[in-house]
This record gives sequence, structure tokens and C-alpha cells, in this order.
Amino acid sequence: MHFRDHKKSHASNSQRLSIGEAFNHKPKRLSSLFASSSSAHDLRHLELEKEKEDTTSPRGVLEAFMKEFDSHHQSESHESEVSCPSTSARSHWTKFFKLWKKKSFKRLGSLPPLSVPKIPKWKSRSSRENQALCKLYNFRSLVTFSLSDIRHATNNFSNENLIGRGGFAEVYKGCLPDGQLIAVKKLSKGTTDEKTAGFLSELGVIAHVHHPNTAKLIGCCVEGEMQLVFELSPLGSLGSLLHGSDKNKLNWSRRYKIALGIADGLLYLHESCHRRIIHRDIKSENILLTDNFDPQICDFGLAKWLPEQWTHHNVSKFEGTFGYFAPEYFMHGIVDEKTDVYSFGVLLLEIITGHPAVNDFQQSVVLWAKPLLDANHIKDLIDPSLGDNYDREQVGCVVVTASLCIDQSPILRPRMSQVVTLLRGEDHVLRSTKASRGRPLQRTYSQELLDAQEYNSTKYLRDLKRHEQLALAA
Ligand SMILES: Nc1ncnc2c1ncn2[C@@H]1O[C@H](COP(=O)(O)OP(=O)(O)OP(=O)(O)O)[C@@H](O)[C@H]1O
Repeated sequence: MHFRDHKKSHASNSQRLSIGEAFNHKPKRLSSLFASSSSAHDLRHLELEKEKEDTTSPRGVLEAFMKEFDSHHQSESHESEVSCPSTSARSHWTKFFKLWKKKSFKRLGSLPPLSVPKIPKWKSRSSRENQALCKLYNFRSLVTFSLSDIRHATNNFSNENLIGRGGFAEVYKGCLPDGQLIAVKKLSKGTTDEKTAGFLSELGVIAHVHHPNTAKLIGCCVEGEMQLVFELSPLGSLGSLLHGSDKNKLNWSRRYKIALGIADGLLYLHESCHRRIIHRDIKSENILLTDNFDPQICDFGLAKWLPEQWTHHNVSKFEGTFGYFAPEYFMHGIVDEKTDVYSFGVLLLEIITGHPAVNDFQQSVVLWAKPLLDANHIKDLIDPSLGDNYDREQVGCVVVTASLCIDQSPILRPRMSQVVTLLRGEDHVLRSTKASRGRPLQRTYSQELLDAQEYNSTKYLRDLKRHEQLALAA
């Protein structure tokens, strides 16, 4: 288990937390929820080893790809005696991954500089090492940047170019020689091992993801600090607009468009992507906005891949963002699509009400909104800054969807395909198709668990309160 600094450049109370941070200096109390006997170091070690062996985790998949990459490379060497110009760059990557594998618990920082892959120039998109990398990351064209390319683009990481700061990284605005605007996510927090693991995990997921509503990775750089290079989302995060001084930019039709776009992006991650991806940190700060207010889901640092046959995944390390946790996650460490659906419900409440997930007084928007939702007092929920300028039907659809998404019971929460239908007001389609063609609602493991404990509404609210009190007591 590791502890991170979570200062954000945009004021926010709902910051990503590790278990220790969520309860501020009371890690033992909560770590016992998921794993009672191990020390923090042992736990982290077990977690890393488990992830490396687990071919379903992003890093496990990287391992599998590396094996494939090695065997491909060996068979190529047998075929040709002549080495291509990119062989040395490729072997740097191979060494980098091998060292990471071997030294996952030793300091990579103590390795000689040559151990870090040498990066070809950013223009070398078609070079063979890039092709090999693309193969490694699901055959997509990625650019490998040199540190000097990045320095040049970001005005040497100047403070004026700093546009975001998260729990793991600083994000700098930049401009490539061809005029393309970029956002460079420089992983700068934690130990070298943690940074390497975080970099590979995020890269391993984001490079597989291609959808209009997910952040666009252009490439990466592993010289100096590890850096991911994205297309710039000029309007920044939804959180910064929704809770900052530019709130007036977010009229109702934009908010509705954003809600639909995020739902489409999440549906893609859960059901249409090459692999089944659970994001695990859906929140307004992790939704970026293009010039046209098209939302893009970003920050795949906590994302998990779930094999098709798994009902859920149990995590022993509690990470995420206070205010967005589904009850089954913070009580039992259960992760599946429905934990993302819950967080999406909280995000919808933010969009409707304009309230942050957790305010300065640590009050949760869920606890505030629930009585109003139950009493159908929709008018009292709506962000006063919208006045009467909203489409009643659309607001109705978003309110109903939010209310279903934050249901205490995961089985009663809709799947993302149902969420999309509900948000568009096409739930009559849902009702008529559910009986005939739709997948039957399956009881999930988390449902059984919650039922077994007679997890009722009163207990749910008590748990939320307890969660809040623990955080406040810190
Ligand atoms: N492509 C981008 N375009 C514009 N701004 C961006 C981009 N990527 C990130 N940012 C800004 O940087 C912030 C931090 O980025 P990100 O969430 O990826 O970092 P993190 O360290 O993983 O954060 P967290 O603590 O949530 O895990 C975002 O909230 C956003 O404001």
C-alpha cells in the first residue's frame, strides 16, 4: 500500500485517496477492512507480484505481450542476419521492461542511465521500434518522444504551462513543432517503482482505448521522468468548470451533452472495448472537455481489466476518490461495472445540482440529494445558476438515471447500456426489449453478499455517515 500526495491545482475536496489518505493517518483501521494481517510493504509486494502474474491486469498483459514480443524478435533475428537501424532502440525497450520485471521491488533509479530506453525522434512514427511498441499496445500508432522534444514543447516544463496537478502527476500544456497542442502528464509522485508501475498500468490501458469520449494518447517518453503525451483538451476538466468561476459556460444543453458523452464512453469501456475495462475513478476532474464540450474520460491510472467470466474483482488496496465510492467497494473492496455506474450516478448529481461530490464541510452530494430524489423534488435539486433555462424532459431523464445509478444495491443499478437508453429518454424501448431480447439481470456476487448481510437502506446511510465521520475525525 502506498501513500500519495493529493494536492490538485483546481480546488477540489473529492481527491483520489489511498486508504491511508481517505482516513488521514488511520491506515490500519481501514486496511483491516480488506487485508488485516500484512504490513504495508508486504501488501504492496503481494499486490505487485499478483498483478504481474495476473494476465488480466494491465501489467500482466504487458508481461504477456513482452513474451510475445521477445519470441517475435527472436524469430526475426533467425530470419535475418542483418540488424535493422532500430534494433538498438528496440532492445532498450526490451531491457526497460525486463529491468522493470526484475527490479519491481528494487530501486530502478539506481540503474545506470543506459538502462532507460533510448528514444527515437518524435517524427519517427513509422520506425520499426514504434511498430513493435504499437504491437505491444494493441497495434496502435504511438509516438515515442525524446525528453528534449518534450522540454521544447512545454517551454521546459515552465510553471505557465502547468495546467493540472493530480495525485500522481503534473500535467503541462505543450505545442509540437507541427502546431499540435498536447498535454504532457509527467508522473512525478511516489517512488521510482511506483511511478514505473503507474506509468505501465496507465499506458497498458489507455493505449487500448479508442473512442470519441476517451482521452487521446499520442505517445510517451521514458527519458527522465515517465511521461504520457495526450491531445490537449482545451477547456480542462468538467470539475474545474462546474465548480470554478466559469460555471456560466455550462448551460443545460451542454451539461446534457456531456452526460450523454460520458455515458457513451463508459459503455464503450464496459461493453464494446477490446477488453472489459473498469475505470475505478470516474469523477468530474477526470472528464476533460474539448472545444465543443465533448467529454473525454481520462486518467486510467486505477483502471482494471476484468476477464469476461469474472463476476467481479476484489481489491486489497483501497484507492479511488472520496465521495464517489460505491458501498460494496468501500465495505468489501468489490470492483465491477456497477462500481463505475455508482460513481457515474454521483457525477450526474454534480451535473444536475452544481454541488461537488463532497463539499468544504465534507457533506456528500448523495446524502444531500437522496431525500429530494425520494420525494421527487426535482426543482430543489437543480443548480440555481441555471435559473429556469433547462429542458424539463431532459432534466427528468438525468434525475431518474442518477437516482438509479446511486442505488445501494448493485443489481438494481442499471448497466451502462441501460443508462444510455434512460438518459436519452428511450426507456420505453428498454422496457419492451428487456423481457424479450435483453440479457436477464444476473445476481452478482456483491448482491449476494449484501443480501446475506441484510444490507438495507438504513444500513447504507449509516455506512455512508460512518465513512464521512471517519474522514472527518482524521
Ligand atoms: N489532455 C488533457 N488536456 C487538458 N488538461 C488535462 C489533460 N490531461 C490532464 N489534464 C488536467 O490535469 C489534471 C490531472 O490529470 P490526471 O487526472 O490524469 O492526473 P492524476 O495525477 O492521475 O490525477 P488523480 O489524482 O485524479 O489520479 C486533470 O484533472 C486536468 O485538469
